[in-house]
Amino acid sequence: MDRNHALNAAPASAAAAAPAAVAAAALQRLLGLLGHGVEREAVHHALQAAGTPSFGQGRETLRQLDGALGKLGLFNFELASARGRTLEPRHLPLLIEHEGMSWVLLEQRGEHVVLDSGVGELRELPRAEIADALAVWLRPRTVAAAPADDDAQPARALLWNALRQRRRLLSEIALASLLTSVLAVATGLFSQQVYDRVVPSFALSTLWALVGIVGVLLVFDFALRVVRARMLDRIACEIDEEVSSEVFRVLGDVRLDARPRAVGTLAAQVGGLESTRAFFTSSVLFTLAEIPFALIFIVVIACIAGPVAWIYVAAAAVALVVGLLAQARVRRLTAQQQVSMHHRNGVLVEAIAGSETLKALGAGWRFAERWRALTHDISEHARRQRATNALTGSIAASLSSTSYLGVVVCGVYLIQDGSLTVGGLTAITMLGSRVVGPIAAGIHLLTQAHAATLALKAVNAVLSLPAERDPGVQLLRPQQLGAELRLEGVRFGYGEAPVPQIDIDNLTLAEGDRVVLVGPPGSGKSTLLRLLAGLYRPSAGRVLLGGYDLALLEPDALRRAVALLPQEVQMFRGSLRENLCLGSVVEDQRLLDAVHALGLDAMLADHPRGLDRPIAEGGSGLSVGQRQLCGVARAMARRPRVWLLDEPSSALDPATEQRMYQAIERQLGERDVLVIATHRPAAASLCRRAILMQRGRVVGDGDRDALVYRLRAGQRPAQAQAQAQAAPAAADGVATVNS
Ligand SMILES: Nc1ncnc2c1ncn2[C@@H]1O[C@H](COP(=O)(O)OP(=O)(O)OP(=O)(O)O)[C@@H](O)[C@H]1O
Repeated sequence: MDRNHALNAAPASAAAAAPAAVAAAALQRLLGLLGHGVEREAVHHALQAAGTPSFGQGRETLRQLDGALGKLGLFNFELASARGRTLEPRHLPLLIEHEGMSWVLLEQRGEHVVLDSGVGELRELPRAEIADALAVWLRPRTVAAAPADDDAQPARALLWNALRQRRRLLSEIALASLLTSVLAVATGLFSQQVYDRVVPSFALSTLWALVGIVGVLLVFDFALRVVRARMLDRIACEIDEEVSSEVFRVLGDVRLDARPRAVGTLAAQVGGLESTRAFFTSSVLFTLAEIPFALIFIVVIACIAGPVAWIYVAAAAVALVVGLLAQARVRRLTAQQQVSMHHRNGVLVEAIAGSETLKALGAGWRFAERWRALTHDISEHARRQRATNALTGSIAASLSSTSYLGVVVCGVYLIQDGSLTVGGLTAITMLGSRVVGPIAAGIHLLTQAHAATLALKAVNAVLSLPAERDPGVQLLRPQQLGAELRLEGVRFGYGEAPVPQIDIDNLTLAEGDRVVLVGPPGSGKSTLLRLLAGLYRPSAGRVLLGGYDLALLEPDALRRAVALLPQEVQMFRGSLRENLCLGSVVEDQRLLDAVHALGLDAMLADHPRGLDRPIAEGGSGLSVGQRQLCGVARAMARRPRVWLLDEPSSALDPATEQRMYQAIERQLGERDVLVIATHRPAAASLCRRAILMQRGRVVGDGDRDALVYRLRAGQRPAQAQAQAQAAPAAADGVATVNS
């Protein structure tokens, strides 16, 4: 049997299956080969949601696949496409189109290639057959260590990179701007010729010839301006899309513990990128190209009218000095204004988010007062800026008119001397009008550039926050990840906190552990859960999951294994279904099972659209208890190995709470780990072990009944701990405790 036949004799025929299923099979196979084991069903759903790759156009196919990977939570891939003929072995394995279907190109054997359908069908084909096929390969996104300068200015690097990539187009635009200035010289010379040659002899044919030439130049000038505006517009849109999605990605990657607490201020800082981008791609910027022309015009004027040019030199010098003085003032004002604007945005966000509390306490006036003060500050700075700008503008306009006056007067004397013609005088006044203007505009532009740079600095500050992935580190994605959690010498403190909020030398949560975490408010329960979920990184020590340091695990692998239900469940604008799936593709059945098990379906039956009922921004429209259940449903649908629940039932009635814990218990695998931070007795039915926290330390760890109920009886933690460990039932709970 020849090899080709043997390969083709595989059981299933890919061509017979539906394209979506085949694409899912191929993509799943490829992801498996790249070390990302994902369920076929999940890949199928992700492709359905993002669009099955049509392989029509490279860009569209990349977009679809990128969307699908995003839905699978795989953000650390970059995609690239090419035609089959240009493929190199380093690109393999990859996805390729063949007979209208998706295949994995496994390897190259001489002039042949081996394709895998992902459902067991292998084909060996001559390379020529895939020469025109579209291929897509996935490169792991390694976060390269940026050079020191770029590292300090990531936003600037981002913007410059985007501009650099389009430098050809931008230099063409600059050239177009130069040409429009050259055309201005031509119109100046036209008037000189008309006054000197046409008017004295009424040489109308010369006039029309000149009009013809200038007419063509004007049409050319118009076309240049239109094309310039369009090109700039295109660049602005492209950069906007590219830079803002990158900023959003980087922002999403910022470590939670490193994120500033002032959300509104943060949002305003990021928004600054928009104004920076707008400045760097605005047509005003190209007036800079006119500045050198101010000097060229002076030279042309000197050629036509000799010493008259000194008037413009003087005017340009005065405009320069006045502009620079004004600029220093405006810069100061802009910096102060920007700080106030960021704070005002913070006040706005805080006031809207906390409007219920503010209303209930009648404390709205406090925010209104802060808002008013900041608004006054901003408008005062803006007023002073406007006044300064208006003054420099008026000085520039006066300089222009004064120099015009001076030139006309001097011109008359020069005409009397016979060293200048009337036409020459007209030409130099026309050219002269373009000397002072560009210099004043250029200086104004410097002020705007300063504002843009300030905004960029603010974005830099945000983008420089530490990310989940350390630059240059290749994170791990183990095929098998155990559920055991271990803390070794862990210290963690928020921001500038003088003492660590978590201080645990040694704590192990073995596979199969069911733990209730108790302790007074502020004892560090929620912080510990966030550390266990890898959302916070300890300042010292390590947190290990299945033996792997969380800091070295790929975030998506970690999120798949560990589910954290925070105290406050956040819902987002979209449908209920989208909110329940959030961040991952979940089969409908799984979702329905979770919703049913929690009794959410009965609770939400009042809406005709069921799971597709719309959820408003911030989740308004659902009660706190319903949100809590949605949070639990999210976790259940994801089927994690480690469940970290922070007060999951604080807003539930006893019956619903009981039902929720039973649903969780049914779903928990034997070796899964469950940690519930709660004081509610119902949680105890699930847990055999209790951990007691105080001031960020574990002060008790052992059998649930022995520990918790002794504490209830009023014993001190140390005493309760000692007795709990002595209790026979403690054998159930692994007790590895620090002091
Ligand atoms: N974002 C934060 N920034 C600064 N300090 C914080 C932050 N969150 C919590 N803390 C502090 O960390 C300590 C532990 O807080 P944590 O929320 O972990 O306690 P907790 O035991 O979960 O409390 P509770 O039972 O009230 O939920 C507290 O002293 C708290 O003031």
